[in-house]
Amino acid sequence: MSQEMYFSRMQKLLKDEYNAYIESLSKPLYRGMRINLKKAELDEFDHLDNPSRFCKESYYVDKPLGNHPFHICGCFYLQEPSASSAVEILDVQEDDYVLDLCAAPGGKSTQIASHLKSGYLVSNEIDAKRAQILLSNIERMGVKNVAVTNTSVDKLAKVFDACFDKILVDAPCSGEGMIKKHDVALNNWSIENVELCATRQKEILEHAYFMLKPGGTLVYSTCTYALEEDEDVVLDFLEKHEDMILVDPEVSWGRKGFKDLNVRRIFPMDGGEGHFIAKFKKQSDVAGKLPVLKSKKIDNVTQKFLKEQLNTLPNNYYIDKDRVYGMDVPFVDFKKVKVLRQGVYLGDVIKNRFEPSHSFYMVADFDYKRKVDVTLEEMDLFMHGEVLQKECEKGYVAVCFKGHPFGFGKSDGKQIKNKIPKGLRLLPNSHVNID
Ligand SMILES: C[S@@+](CC[C@H](N)C(=O)[O-])C[C@H]1O[C@@H](n2cnc3c(N)ncnc32)[C@H](O)[C@@H]1O
Repeated sequence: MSQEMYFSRMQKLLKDEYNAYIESLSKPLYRGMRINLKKAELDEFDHLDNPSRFCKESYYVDKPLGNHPFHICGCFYLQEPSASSAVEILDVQEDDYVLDLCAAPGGKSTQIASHLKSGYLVSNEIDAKRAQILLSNIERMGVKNVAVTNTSVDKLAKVFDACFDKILVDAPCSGEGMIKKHDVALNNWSIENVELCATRQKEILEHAYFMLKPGGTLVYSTCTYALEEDEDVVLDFLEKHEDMILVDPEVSWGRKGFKDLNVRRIFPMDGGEGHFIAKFKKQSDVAGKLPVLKSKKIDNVTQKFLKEQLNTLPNNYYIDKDRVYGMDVPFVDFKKVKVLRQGVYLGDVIKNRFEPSHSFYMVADFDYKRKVDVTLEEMDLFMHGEVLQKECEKGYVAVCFKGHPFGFGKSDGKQIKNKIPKGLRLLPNSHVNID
């Protein structure tokens, strides 16, 4: 009954194009990858010949690439091409302070981070399990100036009053664009759920509004086609806030929205599984102030280690018991908000020595002094936890494939002891695969 209702709504929405939509459901899924420009250059991927129209570093791919060495190194993220459209429209500048409110598993957050230099990202996810996945993707992609939080949007809004330049609300939705990928999306479809999602989306947007700076940009996106969750949410938001204006997304792909709104829609007929994107600007003039913490002083042991390992050290530190975190911008005071990680977890001071973490060796813009390059076969061995028989300078060393670190080890000069965390190693029957 619900399924019938879904299809009859789509027919009403798409009219002449309904048959094309139905045909698209039996075609293969659009798969994609987005290159992490912080870690890799476009020309390192010369075998990619099918660029997506939604963002210049996004490509269509036709096979699973999770065990590709560059994926393990964090040089690309597997992302359905149309999912890269929202951040393209957000138009992140390198010094922006950005809040991604519904961030797991991290496709859009890692895309935002790839545009930042002196800026900062708060990447939030309400669901605890999903927040851990988000954190591991943030670390693999090597994001430095970031906080990963695990809380509800109302709790964030209690701390941050009008202080973000850009906010992304990639809202939880009824997922009509996921119907082809997951049967469950169609089986679970109901009008009640569409309405429930719309109510939740409006609530999230209210909190986002509060946290946005004057002059700031808010992008609202979903992967559903329902008017109730897309255009209607936009109209409701504009009605509630006279100081918010809808701005031109300034892109040529996809299509305009319904109800004469200058938003962007992508249907499968437009080259992606489906997205809806609206861009707003805030015109009021009362700015808030981001609460920041004073940088902590690191001890001599940490200082010595960091100087031995890096050409440029982070500017700011935060210390929690023996654990040391670093980043270039000041640490933010999250008060009672649950923070999974802020800055890079550099390592721990243990009995007067510094024990680095895996994430220390994954940072996109750390310039490591001690690196060793390994072959594909050696990478496979190392990813299975093996010791590498390889000569290199004694001490901790970043282990790299084609110059890109994917972990670290401790060398005695002749062999490199494996320091890849057990949870990140490959299972015995899974292998690094370049094809
Ligand atoms: C569409 S997904 C986000 C995808 C993500 N932006 C990406 O690009 O990888 C929506 C997320 O919102 C989260 N969510 C669910 N309910 C929420 C709520 N009430 N407030 C905020 N986020 C919520 C979900 O757990 C989910 O991870």
